[in-house]
Amino acid sequence: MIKPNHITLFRLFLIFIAFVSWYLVPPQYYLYIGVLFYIAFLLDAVDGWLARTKDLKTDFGKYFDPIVDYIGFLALYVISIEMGILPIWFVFLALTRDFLATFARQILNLNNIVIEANVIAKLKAVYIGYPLVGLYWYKLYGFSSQWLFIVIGLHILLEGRIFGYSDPLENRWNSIILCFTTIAVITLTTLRPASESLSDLTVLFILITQSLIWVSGIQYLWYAREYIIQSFDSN
Ligand SMILES: O=P(O)(O)OC[C@H](O)CO
Repeated sequence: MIKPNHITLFRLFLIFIAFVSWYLVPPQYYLYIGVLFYIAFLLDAVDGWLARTKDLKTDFGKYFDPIVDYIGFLALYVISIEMGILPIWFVFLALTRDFLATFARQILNLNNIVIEANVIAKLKAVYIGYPLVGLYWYKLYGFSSQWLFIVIGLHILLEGRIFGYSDPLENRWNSIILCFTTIAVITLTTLRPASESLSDLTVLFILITQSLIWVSGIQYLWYAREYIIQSFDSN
């Protein structure tokens, strides 16, 4: 029987294959490296869905799943920096938040509390993974930014309906972010020709993801605040 942790482990394997391949294979195969990352992110929805619907949630999974996400994002951040898609400060901020979220988890764990990813953190994972693969393809192949956005936006909407976002709060936030992004992308792509809008799309990506990154990160720290203060002052 396939368990969520097996899928998470397989995602880690895919991420390593994709990352190492980027340095080893000729550029004509770069499209498929994006596909591997896309599948690894898609399987993130599948393992969570399996854990929730088949009652297979484990404490191990609650720690393992975010760490594999962090490794997947880091792999794509490194590639994006090498390709001039993302500025390096984006990665500093994203990793700082991830270290702080891990710190909050550790402090809570010292107090025998294991927490799941919060709603905004789950959405953050979705809004980093797929759009970043989209920006990667856009940079490589100059796909129409409008089409990429429509495909990825529909994917996020459908994924939410099929695999998760069953939580009404999660659904609501997903709809709000998608509406905002739709308006922003339509405005950007009608005000400027698509070929010049890459940096605008990157700015949009950074704005949306950094907001989700920090709102969700601060939620973890806020949740753990009493334990952090107690531990800080204790001998
Ligand atoms: O932000 P975190 O550390 O809770 O991670 C969230 C996960 O990546 C969601 O799958």
